Amino acid sequence: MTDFPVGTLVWVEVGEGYLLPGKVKAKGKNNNSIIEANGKEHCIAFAQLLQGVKKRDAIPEKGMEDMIKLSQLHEGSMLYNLNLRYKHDLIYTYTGSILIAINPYHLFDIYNVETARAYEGQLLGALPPHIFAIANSAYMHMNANRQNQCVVVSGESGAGKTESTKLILQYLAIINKSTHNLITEKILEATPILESFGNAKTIRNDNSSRFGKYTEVFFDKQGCIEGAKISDYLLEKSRIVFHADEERNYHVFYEMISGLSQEHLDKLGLSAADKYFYLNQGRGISFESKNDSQDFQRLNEAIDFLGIQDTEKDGVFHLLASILHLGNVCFRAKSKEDQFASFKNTEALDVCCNQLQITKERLRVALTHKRTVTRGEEFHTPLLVEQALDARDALAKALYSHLFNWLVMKINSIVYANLPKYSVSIAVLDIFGFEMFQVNSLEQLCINYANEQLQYYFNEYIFHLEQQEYMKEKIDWKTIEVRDNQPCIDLISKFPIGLLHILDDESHFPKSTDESFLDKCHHEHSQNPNYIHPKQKVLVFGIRHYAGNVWYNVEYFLDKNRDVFRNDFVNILQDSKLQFISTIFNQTLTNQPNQTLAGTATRKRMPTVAAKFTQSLNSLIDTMKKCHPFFVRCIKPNEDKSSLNFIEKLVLEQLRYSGMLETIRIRKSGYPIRLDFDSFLSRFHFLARNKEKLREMSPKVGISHILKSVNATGFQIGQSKVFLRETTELILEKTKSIEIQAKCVIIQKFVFYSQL
Ligand SMILES: Nc1ncnc2c1ncn2[C@@H]1O[C@H](COP(=O)(O)OP(=O)(O)OP(=O)(O)O)[C@@H](O)[C@H]1O
Repeated sequence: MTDFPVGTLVWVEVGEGYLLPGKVKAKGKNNNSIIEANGKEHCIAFAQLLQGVKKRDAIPEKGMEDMIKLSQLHEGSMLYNLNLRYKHDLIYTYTGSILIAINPYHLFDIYNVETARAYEGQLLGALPPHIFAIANSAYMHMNANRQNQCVVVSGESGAGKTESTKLILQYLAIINKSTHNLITEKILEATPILESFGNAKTIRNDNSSRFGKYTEVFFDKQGCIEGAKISDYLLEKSRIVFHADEERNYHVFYEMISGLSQEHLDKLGLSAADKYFYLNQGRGISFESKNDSQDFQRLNEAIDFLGIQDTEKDGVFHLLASILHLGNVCFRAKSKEDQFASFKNTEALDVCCNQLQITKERLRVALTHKRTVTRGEEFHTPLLVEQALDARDALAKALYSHLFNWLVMKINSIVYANLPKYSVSIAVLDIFGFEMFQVNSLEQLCINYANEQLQYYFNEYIFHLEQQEYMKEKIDWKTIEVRDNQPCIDLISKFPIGLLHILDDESHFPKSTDESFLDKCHHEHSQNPNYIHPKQKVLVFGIRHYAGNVWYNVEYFLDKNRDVFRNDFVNILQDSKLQFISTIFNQTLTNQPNQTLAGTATRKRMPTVAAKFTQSLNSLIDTMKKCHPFFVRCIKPNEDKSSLNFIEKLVLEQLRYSGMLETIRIRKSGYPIRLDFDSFLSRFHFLARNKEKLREMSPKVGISHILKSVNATGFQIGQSKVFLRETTELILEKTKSIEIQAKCVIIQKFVFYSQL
């Protein structure tokens, strides 16, 4: 990368044909220069790409709808185009069939039923870029090929993944072929329920999904929705007991307290939200953009609409209330001499036990003692105050995560019952984006590993498989290189010494510690180019991810990975007199697979967090590999959630790490549409200028004749397939529909005159 000294005068290209004089102001990150031009700061990319650039035709006033049409392709023109469109309230832009969606933080009236209907049946690119166009393409593709489709929605926290997912589901609900479909409404009503229980306010997003979600919507042969299935991934459990400043716990707690009647609150022993330790750590109980009381009514309606029984609903509120009371249970040392934990007060504990309908004495003992069984004999070892607090928090986390699992299972039992085998589906993946905090832990390692896998899936589909096919079909092609992230995936997960395998093994040795885990990682991977060994002796290791370098702090890695829910707690909850509580603790326990990371089932080994996550991620990727994918790249334009504010540097970072430039390059010069000779001929034969001669031509010559007849340019003919650019397919389809219309008019004329 060219490095300009501070003070150098440079030309800065901010878009095609737009050259501005600028001055290098300072050094930025990664040896980049910050250049000031026209009162704005730009990154080095603009300037370095400038050398030798001549003034060209300006791009249209509102930018290019599809970036592959940019005549000059580089980061500057890409960013300029997106910014230009964004300024004109155009938040969507294509890169071929990939949709870039820039969060407007402002609700435009572009998601109504009329707009949905306008996109129905249209080929991608026929109308301006829109999330509905992607949903429509998936629907058309599914119906035409009877093949499962999936839409991968990716982006950072707050980039707009959940909103895009909801819009896709809404679109499918509007255009699916059934006129009144109760199940469709139930699928849509599941969203506010999952948002209440799985979303929370974070610094980056007021409505951040704290779990990953894969929603499959199933369709029958007529294209009517007949059910759905939701799979959830890695709910953030730590939020139940801790949230940072200006953040909150899960919405449902605040909504319940705001929305329940006083009588009901009394029954649950609840008062104002700021009285509960688990709710008041973030200094902000309520905030402007959310009306908890209104959202509670919405949640209630959704629960009733789905047909969740009153006893179950009641059980849910008791469980939620029990968590809040549990959080207020405090401990102190018995005396100066005796540091073991005793209860500071017992009111909160009493109310908690009442809510759960469990025996107080048993919970008292369990919270302050560790139970061990040796040769059939039971021992209770007293806990220190810190350990008792940990036991309390572990119980709270287990209560909530069991409730969340039950909720997802319940929703699935309503919307995914008795589906016939021949259904095809459109799935939407809305999963946490790449995370890089000041302190990163096991959760971030799992999340970033998932993102590595998804990036690999994207690269595989967009680059590798496509280019392999070009080679096989021997078309004229110069390979486009893309950074291969397989080595990073191997570092994290390859058997037997991937980091997660080392963690899994260590988690099963009682004597292992976080330090011994880290030592093994250093020992095995110090020479790995993707692994960063810290210079000082600290409890961290680093990974060079495709999206940047991340340092992971291994403190508590083993505990977090073991995630042991003590048997004595389980037994107490299974014995609850409240049937809802006893049922969910019996149910979820029997549902746990005994799985290790190596994939072997064992009786003794309890599944660890890493093992369960890796297993569900692998099965997700396997499912997705069988689908035809669409990609939506959500971009966060600024950090302060302000409407229509486009910070170039922030956008550029996201475009860079998601490989958008390479993507545009391959979409621009590549041929994403592939049809075998027969399919092409049967679809477009009547576009041939000379239809009589077409029959005598070989398939290859015939196809070439048809393409020349419509003056198409972006195509290549391989050994057995025709390769088309998306624009070429559009030209063919448009010409076809004009021809059909013209033929219809002739037929109508003929019928009309023959009746005279
Ligand atoms: N298309 C859109 N139109 C208007 N506002 C939007 C749109 N997409 C997102 N937003 C706004 O941005 C906020 C954050 O979006 P969203 O919750 O979808 O982000 P996310 O990528 O799912 O984040 P997280 O990973 O934290 O869940 C929304 O609450 C909404 O205010």
